[in-house]
Amino acid sequence: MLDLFDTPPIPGLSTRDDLISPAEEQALIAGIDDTSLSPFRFQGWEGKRLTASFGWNYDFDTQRVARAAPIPDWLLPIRQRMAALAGLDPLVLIQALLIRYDPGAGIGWHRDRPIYEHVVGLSLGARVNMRFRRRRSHGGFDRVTVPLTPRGAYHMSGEARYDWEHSIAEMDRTRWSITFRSPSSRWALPLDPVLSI
Ligand SMILES: O=C(O)CCC(=O)C(=O)O
Ligand SMILES: [Fe+2]
Repeated sequence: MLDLFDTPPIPGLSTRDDLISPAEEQALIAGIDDTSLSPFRFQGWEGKRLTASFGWNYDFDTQRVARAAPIPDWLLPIRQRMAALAGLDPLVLIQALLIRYDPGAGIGWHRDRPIYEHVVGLSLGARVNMRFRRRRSHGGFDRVTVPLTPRGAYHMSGEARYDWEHSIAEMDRTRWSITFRSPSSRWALPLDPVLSI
């Protein structure tokens, strides 16, 4: 039984606590820490969070999308569970993004790139709030705060993903996240980056 919000705080956003066990969380954290991560780069600027992309990568420096190394085997079981949570075929989740936020790192206000459609994330380590905001036509913002519990997952699509921006404030304890994304139907990204090479 999914404990999705009865009434989502924003249409298109759902969360689920305890998708994985504490032992699975530790194994995934070890997997992320064993991966070569690099500081997120945005048009010459370097962010404090450390990232690695698999399947596909959107390069914020060159503003181009490119193939990345295939999604590693150790991520496939969790991709399967996160796809089921979102009601998706695991194969449509063509991108995996690993992030480590050390103390002082966060993520500023943004919408995910339009080349992607569904966004399914898993939160590991520190508990944080994901903040959402949407500009009102007459000034100011509508704002919603959604707690992300360790080992919990979220699914963003539709209004939550396209009409609202999200961000995570700088934190004082380490948090890791794993995000899977599907390609937008407006872009012709092959579903399987390995087979289609
Ligand atoms: O760490 C997270 O859960 C969110 C990451 C995020 O919003 C992004 O990479 O676009
Ligand atoms: Fe995002």
